[in-house]
Amino acid sequence: DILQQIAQIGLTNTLEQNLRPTVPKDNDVFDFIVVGGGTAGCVLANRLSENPNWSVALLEAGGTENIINVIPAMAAYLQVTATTWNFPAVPQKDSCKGMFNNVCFHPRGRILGGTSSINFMIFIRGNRRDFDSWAAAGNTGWSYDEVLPYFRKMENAVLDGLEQTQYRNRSGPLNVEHVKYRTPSAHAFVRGSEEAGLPQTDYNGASQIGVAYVQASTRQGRRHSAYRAYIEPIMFRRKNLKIFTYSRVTKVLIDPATKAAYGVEFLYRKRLFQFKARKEVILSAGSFISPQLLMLSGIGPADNLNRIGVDILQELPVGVRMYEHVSHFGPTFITNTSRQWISTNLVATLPNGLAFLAGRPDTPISSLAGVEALAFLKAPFSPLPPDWPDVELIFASGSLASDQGTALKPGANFKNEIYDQMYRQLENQDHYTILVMPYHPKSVGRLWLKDKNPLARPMIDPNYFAVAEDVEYMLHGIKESIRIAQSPALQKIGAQLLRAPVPGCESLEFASDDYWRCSIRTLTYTLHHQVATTRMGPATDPTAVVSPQLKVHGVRKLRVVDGGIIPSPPTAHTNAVIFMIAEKAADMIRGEWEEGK
Ligand SMILES: Cc1cc2nc3c(=O)[nH]c(=O)nc-3n(C[C@H](O)[C@H](O)[C@H](O)COP(=O)(O)OP(=O)(O)OC[C@H]3O[C@@H](n4cnc5c(N)ncnc54)[C@H](O)[C@@H]3O)c2cc1C
Repeated sequence: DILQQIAQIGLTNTLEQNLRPTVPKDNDVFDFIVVGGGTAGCVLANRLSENPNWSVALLEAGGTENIINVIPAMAAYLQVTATTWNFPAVPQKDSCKGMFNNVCFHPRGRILGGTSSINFMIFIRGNRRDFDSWAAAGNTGWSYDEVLPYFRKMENAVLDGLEQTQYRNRSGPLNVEHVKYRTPSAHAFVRGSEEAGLPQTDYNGASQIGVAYVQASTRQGRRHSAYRAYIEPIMFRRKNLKIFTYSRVTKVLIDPATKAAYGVEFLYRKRLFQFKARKEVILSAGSFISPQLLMLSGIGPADNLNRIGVDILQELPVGVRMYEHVSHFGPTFITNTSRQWISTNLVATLPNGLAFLAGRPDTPISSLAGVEALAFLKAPFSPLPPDWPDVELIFASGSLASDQGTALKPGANFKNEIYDQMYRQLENQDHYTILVMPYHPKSVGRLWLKDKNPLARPMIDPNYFAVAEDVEYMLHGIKESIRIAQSPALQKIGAQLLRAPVPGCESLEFASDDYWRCSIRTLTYTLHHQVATTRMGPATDPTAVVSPQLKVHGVRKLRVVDGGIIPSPPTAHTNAVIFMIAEKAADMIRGEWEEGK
């Protein structure tokens, strides 16, 4: 049994589970029950248990991190381990054509730290206008000026002087730093973007438009997840915080007469337990499983609940809307540098390993799996104001060939012919890839349940490019990355577009607009920022599931605090935004209960 456990959950977790497990007691009572120890759940567990008079239970379906989680260069491998949930989406008609069965994979962290323990650690907050538009839609309290204090509260920014502004902070739990190791092509990309007209910027400061070296949620070159930042420092210090790993919540218990949540049901070591909550149940199981738990508990759209045979307690549009930042994996450019890109063969050397273990933050092992710089662009045809970027370019010093097809390729479900015909030839060739990510897609996906088995995966239809305009923003980003590649700085390293036609697009003139449109629908690469499945909005908003206080409409003592509440895709990757949401939620909850409302 122990050998089997080691194989499945690793040595740290096996020891933890056998030597000092926190075994649940059936019908135990807590003030707050937080479901899901991910980005948001870790923040909430920490902040709520700061009040010594409150008892807090944090229930997490996975275990704790081990060494692989802290190594930034290994990020791509974390999508294919037991610490990850894999949610296959339904086959797509007009996208994901480069994936087996047209299915794009949707991984999530299944571990204390959640997706912050497996993500790419890119730290980006979003644009002032994102939050001002949330507030303008009736979400009182969520304007930029009102959320900025929480962005500041969460971070300890160590950014070569950039942090000395009113936007940044040096005393929060989560470390934010520049990556100390940079390839020559990353320097050339930043210089080349400047030559192409983009100013250097702190994209988490006053203005986003421009180019910048990536800011990372790492500390001294190691991943700094929500677990490391918010839980590890207090884990065994606060008697009022109990953390239950390998505990999978299956349902929220709600009194049908009062519509008040009073606990949860969960599985631990194949046995069903119940915990009761005196004050609140808070769902932080992420934008796929929080909606699933709501629906299993009778809160959701009538058509779906009727179909799966769950009694309706509160009809709400759970899962009816889902937005995502999907990107195009490319274009890829070959350079004339030699052995200076992020490839596992070059990174995983004994000297690098020893230096990393000795605490050095400046080896390629601390690279965010090749992500080194970001550029923020305006599309000329965009109706949005000039200071609100439309497209992000993500500079990565590598491609699917970085790990010889062993991690990114299976992680995203790419077909063999994509790898064989485009990337295999690059295994010993320096190159870089620009991932192009439009910020404000109009296509709307959906999440639903096909049955009421709590252990089944929810169904996900991302519905990418249902609105064809989304493709045009991507096309603009692709053309801009080709223009930037013509800059003197990138020409100095011989940047040249990889001329390997995308399988399925060979009949189109290479690099014509239609060729790229075909490529966009083939190399469809999700960046895993699914939002709005439990959308925030006032009671008058028919698309809203939770209120601006993140309380489930029509239900008492139940909140959702995670990425699912984000009403529309931010001008950011989602992790930092979710840290902020949880910090603000903790303050709202404390404000309400400490004032005895
Ligand atoms: C591969 C990948 C790369 C990414 N890269 C970046 C990046 O570089 N920068 C960035 O900003 N964002 C990135 N993101 C997105 C970002 O990390 C997530 O949006 C964010 O971490 C989600 O936070 P959350 O709190 O909503 O959910 P999660 O962090 O996913 O937390 C949910 C938690 O709930 C647990 N859980 C689920 N169901 C149950 C249940 N029934 N019972 C108990 N526990 C349960 C899960 O195991 C998990 O720990 C990436 C995402 C992925 C998948």
